[in-house]
Amino acid sequence: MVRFGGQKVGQVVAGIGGNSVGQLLAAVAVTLLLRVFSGPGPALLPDNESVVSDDDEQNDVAEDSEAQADGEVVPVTIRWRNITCSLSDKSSKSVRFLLKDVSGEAKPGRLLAIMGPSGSGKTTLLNVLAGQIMSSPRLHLSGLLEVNGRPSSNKAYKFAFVRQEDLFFSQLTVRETLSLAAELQFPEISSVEERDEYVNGLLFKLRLGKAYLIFVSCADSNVGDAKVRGISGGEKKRLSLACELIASPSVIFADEPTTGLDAFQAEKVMETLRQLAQDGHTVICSIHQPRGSVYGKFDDIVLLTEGALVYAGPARNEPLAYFSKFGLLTKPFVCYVLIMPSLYLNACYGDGLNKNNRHVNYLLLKKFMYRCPDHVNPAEFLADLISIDYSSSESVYTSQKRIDALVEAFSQQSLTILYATPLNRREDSKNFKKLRKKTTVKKGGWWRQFWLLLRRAWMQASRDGPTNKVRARMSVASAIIFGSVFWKMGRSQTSIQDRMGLLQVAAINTAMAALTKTVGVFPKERAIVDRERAKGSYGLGPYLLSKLIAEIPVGAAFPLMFGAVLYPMARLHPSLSRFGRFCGIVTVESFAASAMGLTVGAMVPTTEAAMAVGPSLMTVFIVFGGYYVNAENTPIIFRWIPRVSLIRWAFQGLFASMNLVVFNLIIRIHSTFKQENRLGEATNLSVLSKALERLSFGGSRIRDTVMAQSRILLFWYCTTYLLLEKNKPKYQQLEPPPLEENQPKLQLEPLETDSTPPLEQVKSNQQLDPTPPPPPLDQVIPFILEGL
Ligand SMILES: Nc1ncnc2c1ncn2[C@@H]1O[C@H](COP(=O)(O)OP(=O)(O)OP(=O)(O)O)[C@@H](O)[C@H]1O
Repeated sequence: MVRFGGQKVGQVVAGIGGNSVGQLLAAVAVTLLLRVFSGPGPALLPDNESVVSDDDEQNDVAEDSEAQADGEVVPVTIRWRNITCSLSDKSSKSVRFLLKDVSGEAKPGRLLAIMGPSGSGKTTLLNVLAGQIMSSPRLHLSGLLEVNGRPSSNKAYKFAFVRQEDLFFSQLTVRETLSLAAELQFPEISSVEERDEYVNGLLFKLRLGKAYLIFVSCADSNVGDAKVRGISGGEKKRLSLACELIASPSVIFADEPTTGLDAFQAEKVMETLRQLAQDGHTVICSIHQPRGSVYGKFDDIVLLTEGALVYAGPARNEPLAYFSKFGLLTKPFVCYVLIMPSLYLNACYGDGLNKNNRHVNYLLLKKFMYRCPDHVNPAEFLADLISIDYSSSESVYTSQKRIDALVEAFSQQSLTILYATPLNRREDSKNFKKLRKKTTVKKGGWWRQFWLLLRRAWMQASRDGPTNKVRARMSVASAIIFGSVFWKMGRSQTSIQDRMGLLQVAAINTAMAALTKTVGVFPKERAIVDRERAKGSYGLGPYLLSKLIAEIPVGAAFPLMFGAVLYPMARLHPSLSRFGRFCGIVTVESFAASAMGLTVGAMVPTTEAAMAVGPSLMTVFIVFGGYYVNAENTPIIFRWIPRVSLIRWAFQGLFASMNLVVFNLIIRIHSTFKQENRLGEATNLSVLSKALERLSFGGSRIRDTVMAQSRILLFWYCTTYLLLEKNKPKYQQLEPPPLEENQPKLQLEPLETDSTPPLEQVKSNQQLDPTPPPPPLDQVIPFILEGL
């Protein structure tokens, strides 16, 4: 009993009320007061939250922590209604619809395939569902998305998105790639044993580990790239899946996972996806034209043509049965005069029919009945049925009519008749609560991220043999070429120009080599980093710092090689300290040029664009590099450029390191002239010194150069940081459809309130009977096909 000022509430109420009616009123008042102070009860909660009691909540928390521990997947049902995606063209003032009023659903434990001809909108729909449509002012996106029965977005659940292009750090092995991804995304994995066990489990699950193939295992092979062959395309795709599975996503989106793979690899990948669906994930993939055995793995399909829905529902025989209803009933003459004899022949002679007859048979069945003949891949049949035939103007007209009619026919249907196994509201409500807890991303600390990324950057930089070999060869080759041109320079007056030319060439060559290497590699790496950052694996700060530090030893090796070959060949000052300064200056310059390359790579979208922009920008710094123009003679607006030109600072530093030699030279020339009494006709020491001053290098120190190059390096790194932050992918938001469209044309079945079997039971049912119960086809309304 609640205590109230030392007395029991009942006694207080009795005291206040006096008689029984008064007591009753007082009791009601106290109850209301208690309710107000103790927060909203079930009646005050929103409708859809009221169904789960406190006990359930406690059970949920307990279940949830267990689920977290064993990596269990929270079941997610996604429903989408009236998804419309349009692209406006300002110049022609036209609007093109990429998706038109598309509705459907994807369920846990089932593999949904989005199929359709090329350009039908498969990838667009997949991106919309995953919330991955790139933001554009020309694009308009509307529709409703429900997650476990509640309006929501993709942020409500954990999802994996496997893109068409598999991007990895090429020098890491499969195991290292997974291991690092696990450490970055799973900070709670502390011990090496725990991590290895987790990674081995994933390798086994995705058929990448030894446990699956005893003799052939790719777990310890390098991922590879275009330069050095690594694992196969199918293995790369499965590695992408494995990396995405680390976060225990509820939903897996895969964009054309079989593209570019041979039939065997494609089947293996699809088998993996089916297995993941059977493990409780909701799997949605877009696929172009699967082979028959792959088609047999789908549980549900969505057929799209020109952005519109032609069919959405269970896969396998259901779509074939659905389409066979059309055509047959509309043309009795065609049916009885043309089709039936053909079918009769087929039935009587079956395998005995020759190839031509079978082809005629196929055409008849396909054209007039929309019935998939025996021994024909259903996926091919469906693709033909919903594709426009461009072979002649007549066939374009006919096929367009057929498609329009099929689209119209499906829009008249209710998805209720096509979808099976609904989840109930109670289950959904529970799962929604679990999701809210599971979607919080845990990131490791700054230093942890830094060390992991440093390890990865070091492995990538140090193991990239082919790139490093090419860079080494180029450094030595260019040093030999310049060394031959400036071979053993003399100490005459004319050699001053040669020496200055050599120093300028050394500065330009070093900067260009570092810049082109970086702009050639960074845009691709940036795509990987963008993807990983989108998952919340790490921050930009640790990434950029780890990259800078990891690349110091490898990056320093090439300017050192260049200097080591060029210096003696050109017979620069034969002293170890001067040689050290020469190498130090070109090395620091090379780091600054790499940093500039990062900025260019972060600024433009592709490697090709970076290759065009980088050298052009460097040319400006070369022009203001201290040798070609004197900044004082240029328009005032350009006078700041030499101060930020890394070429100019390198040239100045190299000049300073050789300064004494040049001065010695000047003094010797001066004394020679003096001896020969030609001082008047030549020059004097102060004039020569002034000439040096005019190059702005008089009195310059190497320390100034190093400080300036460090500032330039820092500037480019900060700019890269800001650009990467600013250019990170932005996704288009789904807007609610206009009010009149809010009521979907395709009615999805309402969620049931009675109890339905839990996921385990659904899974076991699927294993026993992989085909869901067929929809009552007599409910499908036949239509007249005008196109025939
Ligand atoms: N951002 C965009 N700008 C212009 N057109 C676009 C854009 N996105 C998609 N489209 C167009 O929308 C249509 C559908 O594209 P989508 O990539 O979804 O087709 P798809 O069915 O996946 O094709 P495929 O099987 O060839 O990959 C195409 O005609 C495509 O050119």
